[in-house]
Amino acid sequence: MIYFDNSATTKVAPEVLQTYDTVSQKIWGNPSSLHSWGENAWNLLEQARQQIADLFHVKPSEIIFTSGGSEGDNWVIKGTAMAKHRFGKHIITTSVEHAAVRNPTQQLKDLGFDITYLPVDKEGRINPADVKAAIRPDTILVSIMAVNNEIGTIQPIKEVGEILKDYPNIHYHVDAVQAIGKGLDDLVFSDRVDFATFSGHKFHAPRGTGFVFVRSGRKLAPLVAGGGQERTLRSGTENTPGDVAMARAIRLVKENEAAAVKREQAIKERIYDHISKFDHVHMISGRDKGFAPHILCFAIEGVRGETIVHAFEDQNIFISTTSACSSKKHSEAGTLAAMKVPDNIATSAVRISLGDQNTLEEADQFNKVFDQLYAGFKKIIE
Ligand SMILES: Cc1ncc(COP(=O)(O)O)c(C=O)c1O
Repeated sequence: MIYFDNSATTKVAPEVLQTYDTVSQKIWGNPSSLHSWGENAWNLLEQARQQIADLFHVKPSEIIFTSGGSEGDNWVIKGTAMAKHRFGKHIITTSVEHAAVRNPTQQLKDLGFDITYLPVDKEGRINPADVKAAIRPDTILVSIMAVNNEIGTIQPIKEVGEILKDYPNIHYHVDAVQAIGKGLDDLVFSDRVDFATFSGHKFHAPRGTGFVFVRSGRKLAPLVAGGGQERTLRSGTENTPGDVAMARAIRLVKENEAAAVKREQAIKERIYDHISKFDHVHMISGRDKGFAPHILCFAIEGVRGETIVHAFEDQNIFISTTSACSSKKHSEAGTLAAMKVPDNIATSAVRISLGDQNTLEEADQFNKVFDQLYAGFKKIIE
């Protein structure tokens, strides 16, 4: 089996599962309990927070555990709206965000907020000058993803940060769900970024884990209010086994990051260079500069994306249409529509997404299967 759908989710790493299991069985107290059984769990949770903070060179108090990417994105967007609505109701985001950002902004729109969705160029990238032009006295938040989940475009996070230095009251949020372990920390944690969202299941940690980086001094209203856990910012009994396991997963990601980025880029190039030679193939992701190493989106004009996915599946190779979230609902691919990719190509688009367990041999195997399938598709197309 070749699993090329790592942007949808990843397999929990055995060491990470081991940690989860050990903590669940041995240190299962409630971290908020006053007794020593609770204190042990508290200490472990804080140790995990410290480890994560150290790996990203931030303060432990700036790491707030959540259940994943959707919660993190919703929290920063709605938490900013709740905390700052008296100062303004204008939010700037992009037309290529994941639904976890797009839909909360739509909900706020229904409540009377004004949302600017920035356009993108043909590589799916915003122009920082458009951010500057969109800023108004009532702007409270700018939310921009680091890496697009459908085609892998890296957004100009630092350049936008430079612009926002002149507007210190505006919250700056980065959806970094697809950026972890891809050599992009200097961008995600650049000095003007206030909030960054992460999701554990994208990097071999269990489902239902994640965290938000919240820069000291920045205020968000809690989305989940209750017993006051996570310094009142995110209530609910802490997921100690999940959070400790996630810290271990991050440690593994960081230990292997340089080699993984190199290998994923090499795999991507090998596939890109092979399939881009075919007449009906449209490459939608860029090959290297400005694109993440792990995502490759392409279309075979005249063949529906679903057909391509299932044809590969029959050969035991797992890829996806452009986003796992939209693929089952058959919704239009948001990013490709924003890039003005014609419909007949957008509906033929598929995504390969790599992880640190993929190999160059798998790329060769993919290319071989591609040749066979393309020969069959050609008969339908021509
Ligand atoms: C860019 C981006 N943001 C947010 C999410 C949502 O994350 P989660 O599945 O952890 O809710 C995803 C998931 O694919 C994503 O790719």
